[in-house]
Amino acid sequence: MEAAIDRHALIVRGASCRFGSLRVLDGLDLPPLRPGQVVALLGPNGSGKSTLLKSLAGLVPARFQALSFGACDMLSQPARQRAEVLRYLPQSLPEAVHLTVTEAMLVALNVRRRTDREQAMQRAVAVLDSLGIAALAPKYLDALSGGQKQLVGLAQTLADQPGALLLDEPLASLDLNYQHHVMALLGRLARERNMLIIIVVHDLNMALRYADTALLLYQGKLLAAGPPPAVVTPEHLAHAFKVQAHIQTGHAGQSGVFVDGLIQL
Ligand SMILES: Nc1ncnc2c1ncn2[C@@H]1O[C@H](COP(=O)(O)OP(=O)(O)OP(=O)(O)O)[C@@H](O)[C@H]1O
Repeated sequence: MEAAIDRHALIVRGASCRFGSLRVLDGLDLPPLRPGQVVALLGPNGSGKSTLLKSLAGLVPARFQALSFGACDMLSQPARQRAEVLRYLPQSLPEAVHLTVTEAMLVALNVRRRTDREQAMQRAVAVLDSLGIAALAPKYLDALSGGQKQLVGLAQTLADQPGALLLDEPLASLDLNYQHHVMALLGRLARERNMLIIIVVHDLNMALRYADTALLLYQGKLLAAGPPPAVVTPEHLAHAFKVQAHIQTGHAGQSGVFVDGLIQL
């Protein structure tokens, strides 16, 4: 009997990617990832997180046994279409050009006709507002701080309706308030738009608090996957990050990772 196929999820099987003699992803299988959730992609430096996201979007030469999203076989899609459905936001944003934030949003929304402009403006304002950066609209990109640029990059990615968002460390330059704001917003967007959001985060506490599912990569393979508390465990942290750690749950029910010591390499 044929195994049941999950027609709504992102299916990734046998992902492999190498750069020269370096095998970065080695036949990686992921569990089916359903839309409507935030998936935290975790792992030590160099474990292949960015390469996995870029591979999904077709931005690096990678091979898959299967890559589909819902009923759509992504491997048979033209590159541009695949990158639009599986939308990657890079870790380092391109150098800011001399455009205002509003202009940059209209570029992202691909506004070509004057008649589309009004609607696009409303959408741009709504997205900037949801990220709490409406005041940046008239400012020039090349005059923004690193964190502000990161938020504008995120706003551009959120402006239209990709099937899945692949966000590479979008919290890296953000202050504490914005880190929590963005994670809460991503959770809401995932549910409201029934979108799959995969996000690389180094802060395991963010994953514990906001993600629905966690994936832990180690040396190009999947070490653990599931609900964050089942993935962020002392055993997995020792194996992947070489730290002795314990997980503590506070009065409000929030769990946090406490590192007690380093394991000698
Ligand atoms: N274009 C490239 N050419 C050669 N090697 C690469 C390239 N991109 C990535 N690598 C190598 O692949 C490995 C995985 O890199 P990747 O950026 O996917 O890791 P990561 O888990 O995202 O790391 P980090 O947490 O440090 O951002 C690293 O050893 C890196 O040096």
